[in-house]
Amino acid sequence: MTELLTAAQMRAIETAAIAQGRVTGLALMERAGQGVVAAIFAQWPDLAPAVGAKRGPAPSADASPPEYFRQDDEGEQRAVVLCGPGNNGGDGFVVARLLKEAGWEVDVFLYGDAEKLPPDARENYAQWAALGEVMPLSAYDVQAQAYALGVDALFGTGLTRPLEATVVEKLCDLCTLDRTVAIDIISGFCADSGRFLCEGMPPGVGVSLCVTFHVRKIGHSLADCPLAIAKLRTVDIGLDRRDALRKLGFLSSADEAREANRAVVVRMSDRDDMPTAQLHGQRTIDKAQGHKYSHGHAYVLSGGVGKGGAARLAARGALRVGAGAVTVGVPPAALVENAAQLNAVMLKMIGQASDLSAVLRDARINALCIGPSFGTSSREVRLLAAAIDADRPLVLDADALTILAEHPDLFVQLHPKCVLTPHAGEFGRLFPEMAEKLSATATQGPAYSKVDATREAAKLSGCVVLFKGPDTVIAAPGGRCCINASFQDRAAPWLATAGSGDVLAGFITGLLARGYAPLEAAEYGAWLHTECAVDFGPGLIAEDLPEILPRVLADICSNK
Ligand SMILES: NC(=O)C1=CN([C@@H]2O[C@H](COP(=O)(O)OP(=O)(O)OC[C@H]3O[C@@H](n4cnc5c(N)ncnc54)[C@H](OP(=O)(O)O)[C@@H]3O)[C@@H](O)[C@H]2O)[C@@H](O)CC1
Ligand SMILES: Nc1ncnc2c1ncn2[C@@H]1O[C@H](COP(=O)(O)OP(=O)(O)O)[C@@H](O)[C@H]1O
Ligand SMILES: [K+]
Repeated sequence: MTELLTAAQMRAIETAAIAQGRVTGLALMERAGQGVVAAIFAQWPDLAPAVGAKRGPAPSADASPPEYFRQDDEGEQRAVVLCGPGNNGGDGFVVARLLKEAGWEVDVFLYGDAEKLPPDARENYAQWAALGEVMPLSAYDVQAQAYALGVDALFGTGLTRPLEATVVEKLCDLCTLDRTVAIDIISGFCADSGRFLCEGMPPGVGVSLCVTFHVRKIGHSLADCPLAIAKLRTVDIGLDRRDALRKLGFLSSADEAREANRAVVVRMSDRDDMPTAQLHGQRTIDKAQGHKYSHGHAYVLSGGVGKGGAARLAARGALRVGAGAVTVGVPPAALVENAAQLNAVMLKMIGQASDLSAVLRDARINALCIGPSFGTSSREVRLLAAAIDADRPLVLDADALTILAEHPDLFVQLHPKCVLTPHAGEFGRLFPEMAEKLSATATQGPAYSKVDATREAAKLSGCVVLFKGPDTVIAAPGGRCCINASFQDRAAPWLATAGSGDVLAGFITGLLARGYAPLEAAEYGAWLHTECAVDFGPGLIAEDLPEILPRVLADICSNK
């Protein structure tokens, strides 16, 4: 499990570690700088000092090697480091010094007044000043030198307001270099929301590498920020996660406090979270009986004539993810059309709400999916009401979300077994207040984030909300929250293809049928959905997602 932190949580952990006497702020800054330099050389081995040349100091997090070597005078490379007025700037001075000691030519520019730097940054400024010049940021000209490397140490987690236009201009100039490194986060982005403070991300902002400390911040996986980072690395600076969290009251042995911790810390879905044994088939509703219904029976309600494709995609997804049986419920006129296209998925005529209520007398039907191409007429409204009333695990997507937005009387009936899966448009219709806050210009840090919006939506609706996008956020009413991030190594922009959301709804429904709790089902479903897309690659269409799933499941199980 990867925990993501807000800037305030990170600051509190640092403060707790210093207060406990475990480390000094200066030592943390040194480790941070060392970690950045080590990450630079790991990313671009050709920039690492040549073996066989004179030895330089070892920029590693502990006192021992790996050692880096001075370059030959002829082979000197030049880096530029832009430092800001806070501790991020302090990290920049450490990086400048370590690069210089490793044989680089380094130009350092400072935004702000050196006298006003916080103490640790001031100390590292002084150490650098003994080695080289510090010029004002206004003097920085990207074309003045052939820089092999640019380092952004202007602002980190302490950003409170938008950058001045001249700073944005210098940052964009820096980003034109082939190799750019942001320390902790790209300057201008809010570490809690991933949003560029002010009018949005300027088109020229983007770095090759971002090196953050201890753990990722929430903003690294949300909104525009991850799009502007080609590679993200996290370096250990020796902070003890568990002790620090306990000190903060986020963690204790008491169940209650553990729950509170879960409600405070945002997680990022990763492979380690996946219950692979269960996904592979061992989790059943009733392990004593191995027949198909012990793996659950999911129902997907379909739209009318010519509108069944989306429901069929969802049904196929539910079946592939392991539901023992899946039935598509269709209005009478669409029976023949669907019969011609379904085999393993079963078919049932569901004309009116009373038909659904009758079907649901069968207690083995333990998960429902309503929404994909469902329709929004009065018949569908009544069917949706009957489904909510049945108090079964229920995925609500697409048209079902439109109905909910138009029928507050149904919205208030939502219960904790429901999972809502809106994309941004649907989210805006269902939760206009939160969507408005999210789209308002971010003028202050920490800015309102997709995590804030999804948590508020979950609390308001009283059920799990999965807010789709490359940064899918999943939240439960109590505050538990995780992000399924599809960026960098997991980028899959080809998931933006018609019907892929229907398959996701099907995956979640199938997992519900298999007995997973709503939050787990949404989290695992979203993670598997992205994995399928990453595995398949470009050219993917929605039909491919369920078909690639067995390979993905086999792969995760074999890698455990
Ligand atoms: N936490 C840890 O464990 C570790 C943290 N480390 C490093 O410290 C970094 C955080 O340092 P930080 O808190 O000093 O914040 P940072 O972003 O450098 O600047 C804040 C300053 O900028 C100012 N300011 C804000 N916005 C502004 C604007 N738009 N335009 C102009 N000014 C603006 C703000 O002033 P104010 O808002 O008070 O006016 C304040 O003076 C972190 O990212 C990491 O790199 C590591 O060393 C290792 C361990
Ligand atoms: N750029 C992207 N990168 C990764 N995943 C994406 C991207 N765009 C969309 N997705 C995912 O693709 C799916 C699209 O769902 P949705 O918008 O409901 O489409 P549809 O209604 O056509 O099925 C969602 O799971 C969403 O998270
Ligand atoms: K930075």
